[in-house]
Amino acid sequence: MENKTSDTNLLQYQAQLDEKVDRLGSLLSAFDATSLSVFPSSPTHYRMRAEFRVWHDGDDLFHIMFDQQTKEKYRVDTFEPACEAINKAMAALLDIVRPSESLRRKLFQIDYLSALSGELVISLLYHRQLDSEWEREANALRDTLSRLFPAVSIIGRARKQKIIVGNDFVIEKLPINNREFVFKHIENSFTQPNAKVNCDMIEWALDCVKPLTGDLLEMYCGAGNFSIPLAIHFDNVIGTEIAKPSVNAAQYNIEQNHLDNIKIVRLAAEEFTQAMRGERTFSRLEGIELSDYNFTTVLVDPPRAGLDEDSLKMIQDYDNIIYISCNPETLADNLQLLCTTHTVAKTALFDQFPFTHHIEAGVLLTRK
Ligand SMILES: C[S@@+](CC[C@H](N)C(=O)[O-])C[C@H]1O[C@@H](n2cnc3c(N)ncnc32)[C@H](O)[C@@H]1O
Repeated sequence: MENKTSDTNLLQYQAQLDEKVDRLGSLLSAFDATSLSVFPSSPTHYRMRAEFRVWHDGDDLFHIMFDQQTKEKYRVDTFEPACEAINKAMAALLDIVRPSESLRRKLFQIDYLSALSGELVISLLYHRQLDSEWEREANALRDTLSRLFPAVSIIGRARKQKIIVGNDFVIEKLPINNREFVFKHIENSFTQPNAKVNCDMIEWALDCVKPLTGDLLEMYCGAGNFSIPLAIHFDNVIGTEIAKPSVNAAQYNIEQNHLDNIKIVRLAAEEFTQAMRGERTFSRLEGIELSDYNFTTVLVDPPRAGLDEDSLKMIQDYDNIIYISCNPETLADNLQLLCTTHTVAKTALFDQFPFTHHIEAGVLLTRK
């Protein structure tokens, strides 16, 4: 692996970031947004997850990827965007898998999930059912790799089969404004891929809420990535999220961070909006009296499609809206309506996805 980032690489990175700043700046200028805060990424070793296909050549095998333009496969021995732990694991893993018929046979994909803590989960995906021989070999693989990493787990996946050797999660420790927050990140669930830029996003959101009081509602909260650090600032927090594993991880994260003012509810945004409007009741909201809350602020971090129409109208009821977006087009679409009642107070570009055209944006809106 190259340790030094080449000057060309840095220049390419900066040119692409400049283009993103221009693109987002001009999208947001339609909403009277003034200065855009920009949070660059490190140009190397920024990703905490990486997925590779596997190429077999006789008894040998390699990680491969596909060129997006030509669709041609190419061999990948090290992967500069991935964190150091993943790079270290790539070579070590194949050295053990290569001579093991059981680990190697019909292996078609390898997924890595890591954390700033150096913990690692490696998922091995197969086109065949896994047996006790595989499990024995996977345990031996884990033992060997455990000498290299603070914690390592192996997951075997095949049709209707998932064998966990160790855990199906890593424990992440994020430094946020000089305090460490602990997060369980589950394999195959959503987590922000770029840990350092994620810390910038959370600190930016904390800066937005500095002058605010009352209670916070977070929709699309995942494992509590924003709700947990932001709970320090608010009286009470309610987070809503659709995916069960993320909700379970969020409950664990609340406990581990010793917080007692957050409740996480497994509801789709659309369902929560119906509950807020008194149109439907949900047993999953039992024990939570929504009308007792003094919600002054809402944070939304929706998938690429943005907010549904009803949720969008519902969040207009709050004085302060923090909108985190991974798709500037749907963000701009949603801002059309939000800006009829709110003013854009702050905007930010977080370079979660260097060397791609993807933009992660943050907008703080305050009531007119
Ligand atoms: C972009 S992620 C953000 C998660 C979290 N804020 C974070 O930073 O890790 C979007 C989240 O929305 C959840 N989600 C997707 N559709 C949803 C819906 N209709 N209602 C509620 N949550 C949804 C996904 O499971 C995912 O966790």
